[in-house]
Amino acid sequence: MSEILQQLAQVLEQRKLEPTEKSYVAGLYAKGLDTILKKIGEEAAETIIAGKGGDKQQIIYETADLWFHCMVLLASQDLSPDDVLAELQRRFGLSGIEEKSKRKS
Ligand SMILES: N=c1c2ncn([C@@H]3O[C@H](COP(=O)(O)OP(=O)(O)OP(=O)(O)O)[C@@H](O)[C@H]3O)c2ncn1[C@@H]1O[C@H](COP(=O)(O)O)[C@@H](O)[C@H]1O
Repeated sequence: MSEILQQLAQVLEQRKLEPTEKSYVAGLYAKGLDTILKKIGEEAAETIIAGKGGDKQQIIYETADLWFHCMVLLASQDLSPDDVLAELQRRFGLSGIEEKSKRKS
């Protein structure tokens, strides 16, 4: 896993064990799943808007917000980015069209 994903995942786990008042992540955990999911919805919408706008820096910024909040969701469900990376690895080389036809048969 990329080093920053690993480091961030460790901090997200740490915030579950030792929540601090000044932690944004601990605040999200405390507010609960619906708040985390709402943030993902907002960040996804902002990523769409950035994509339409075509400003590369804005696309990077909003995608980072989206990935970050998805990582908070994973951590809240005791999942790790490794779980998602393993799924991408499993799919690697399998065409989306082929995969869909297997699901339907
Ligand atoms: N990568 C991030 C990160 N990306 C985005 N954000 C926060 O996510 C929020 C994004 O919300 P918005 O863009 O909607 O901005 P906003 O309107 O200010 O937010 P809200 O009031 O709606 O929540 C902002 O408060 C950002 O600061 C992040 N907060 C934390 N991290 C990482 O998580 C670590 C732990 O953070 P704390 O738990 O706060 O110490 C940090 O060291 C960072 O590595």
